[in-house]
Amino acid sequence: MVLVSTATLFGAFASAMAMRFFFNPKKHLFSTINSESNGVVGRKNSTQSPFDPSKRKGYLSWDDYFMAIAFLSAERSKDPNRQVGACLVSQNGIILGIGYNGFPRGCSDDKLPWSKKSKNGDPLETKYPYVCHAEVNAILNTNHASAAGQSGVSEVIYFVEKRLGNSEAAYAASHKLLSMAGVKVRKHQPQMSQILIKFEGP
Ligand SMILES: Nc1ccn([C@H]2C[C@H](O)[C@@H](COP(=O)(O)O)O2)c(=O)n1
Repeated sequence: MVLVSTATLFGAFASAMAMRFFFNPKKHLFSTINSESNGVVGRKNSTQSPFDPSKRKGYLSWDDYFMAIAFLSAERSKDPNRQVGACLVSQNGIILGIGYNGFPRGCSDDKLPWSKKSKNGDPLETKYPYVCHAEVNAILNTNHASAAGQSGVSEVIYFVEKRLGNSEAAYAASHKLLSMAGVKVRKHQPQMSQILIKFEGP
C-alpha cells in the first residue's frame, strides 16, 4: 500500500508503522496551469475533432490524482492552524482510505480546544493530546476487509518537506526506521501546479 500525505514525513512515518501493526499530509486553491483545459476539472467542452481517435491530453497523473484527493480531504479539517489530508492507496491504484486531521469520531469539534498553547501551561487545554493525524484517520477509515489482504505500507509520498516542529533527530530517526522497514519514501513531484474545480455544468 502507498500512503499519500499533504504533510510531513514524520507524521507519515508514525502512520506507516501503525499500518504495519494493524494489517500484518492551509487553504489550497485549485486552478489551471495553462490556457488549455489541463487542470480544470469539470470543463466538458473539447476542441478535439470528433474524428480524432487520440485520447485526451492533460489528464491527471496517478500521483497528482491521489495527492489532490489528500488536499481536498484536508479542506474538511477544523484545525484553524493546519489542515492535513491523506490518502491510502493499494499497489494497483485502488483508494483504501482517506482522512484529515481532526478529533476522534464521536468527540465534538466544538467541545475540545483547537488552541496550540494553554495560558496555564496545561497541555489538556491544547489540541495536541486529542487530535488524530490525517494519516492515522486514512488508515482507520479503510474498509478493513479489503485492506487486510495487503502486507502493509510499502511507500510514503509526502508533500511538505518542512518539519512541523519536530527536531532534526526525530526527522532523521523517521528516515532511518522507514529505510530499515523497507518503506520507500519520496516527495511528491507535481505535474500540475494547480487544479481548478468548478462546480458548474458543461
Ligand atoms: N503528519 C501530520 C502532521 C500534523 N498533522 C496535524 C496535527 C495537527 O492538527 C496539525 C499540526 O498543528 P500545528 O502544530 O502545525 O498547529 O496537523 C497531521 O494530521 N499529520
